[in-house]
Amino acid sequence: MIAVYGAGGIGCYVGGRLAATGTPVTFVGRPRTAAAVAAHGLRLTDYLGADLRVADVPFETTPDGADGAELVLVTVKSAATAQAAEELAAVLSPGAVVVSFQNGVRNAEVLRSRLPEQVVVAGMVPFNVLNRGAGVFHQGTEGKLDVQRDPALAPYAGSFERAGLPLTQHDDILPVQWSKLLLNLNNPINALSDLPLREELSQRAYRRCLAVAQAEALELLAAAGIRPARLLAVPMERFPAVLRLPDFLFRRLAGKVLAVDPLARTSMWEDLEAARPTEIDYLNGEVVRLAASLGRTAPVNGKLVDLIREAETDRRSWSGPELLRELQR
Ligand SMILES: NC(=O)C1=CN([C@@H]2O[C@H](COP(=O)(O)OP(=O)(O)OC[C@H]3O[C@@H](n4cnc5c(N)ncnc54)[C@H](OP(=O)(O)O)[C@@H]3O)[C@@H](O)[C@H]2O)C=CC1
Ligand SMILES: CC(C)(CO)C(=O)C(=O)O
Repeated sequence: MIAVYGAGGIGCYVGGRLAATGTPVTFVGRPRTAAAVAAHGLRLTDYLGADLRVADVPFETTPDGADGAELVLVTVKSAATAQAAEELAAVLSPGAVVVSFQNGVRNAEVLRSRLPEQVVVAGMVPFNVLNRGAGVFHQGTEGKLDVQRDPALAPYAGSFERAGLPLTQHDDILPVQWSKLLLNLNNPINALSDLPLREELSQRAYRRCLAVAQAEALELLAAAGIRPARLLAVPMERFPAVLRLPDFLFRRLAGKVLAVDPLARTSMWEDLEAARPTEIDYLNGEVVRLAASLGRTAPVNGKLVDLIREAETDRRSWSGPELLRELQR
């Protein structure tokens, strides 16, 4: 049996895709999600017009839901990883395989430290999922699933393949995770803009905010000897220059970036909207930590951390020029 641990946006979507093609999946999550799924079933839609309904979804709201699972997909937000690991340690058998499908670069490490008898594998989800309520989860951008290469995943590869979410296995997932983190530096900018991703990224001033945050991170990564993996057509090192292009040139050269679903927003926007703590410490905060480890500072990413901290208690929306001024002060 496969268990999804932390069944929210990513967990319900990925687990739902597996369940829809006949793989036994148990979802472990919160009563509010359980209630929505019990009332409406699970419905999975995507940017290409797919519309899947999954009936009879086993949804548990206590850790024993993962009891006996051979494979666990961890999809809680980063701040909840340590707690999830403690709970899983109490119910999983030795040798169970645990995959972190979370953003950030240190969740697998946190899981591994508390699950020494299990096989913990780092993964990455490149696409966006929006929880639209009433059991509907919408994939808004393209992509499959990335994981660290590990023989323990072999028995499950076929299930992911059948679900239409094949696992791309990497010899070293860390450069892939850092590249995803570079993209996630946009999460606070998107959340502060209060706009869908497409609208936000259509505006040069917001893109310039992301460019300065990425340029800062790229310099630090180079100093630390970490070479981010190429995830899209353009190498990560060239992203800031592309983001700074005037709107008409950006549309012409990077139009694919704007081909995202008009509904898509970042998970950080969803957190602010639901008044939940965000993952800012594990995204832009990770850049600040990297800088400190090199005896340097990361003022732009540090400022984004501060602005999100403020927004967690006192929310307001920022125009692009206003945010850019704030980041360049
Ligand atoms: N949404 C997206 O588009 C994308 C998200 N990601 C990453 O995937 C990860 C998951 O994100 P997302 O799915 O959006 O997050 P969600 O908040 O939608 O889902 C996580 C769910 O897990 C629940 N949860 C937390 N702790 C536990 C626990 N101990 N036991 C059971 N349930 C628990 C949460 O409840 P509660 O809120 O009450 O804590 C929440 O319902 C994050 O790292 C995110 O950055 C990656 C790519 C895209
Ligand atoms: C896919 C992406 C970059 C944007 O939705 C994301 O990872 C998130 O929202 O956290």
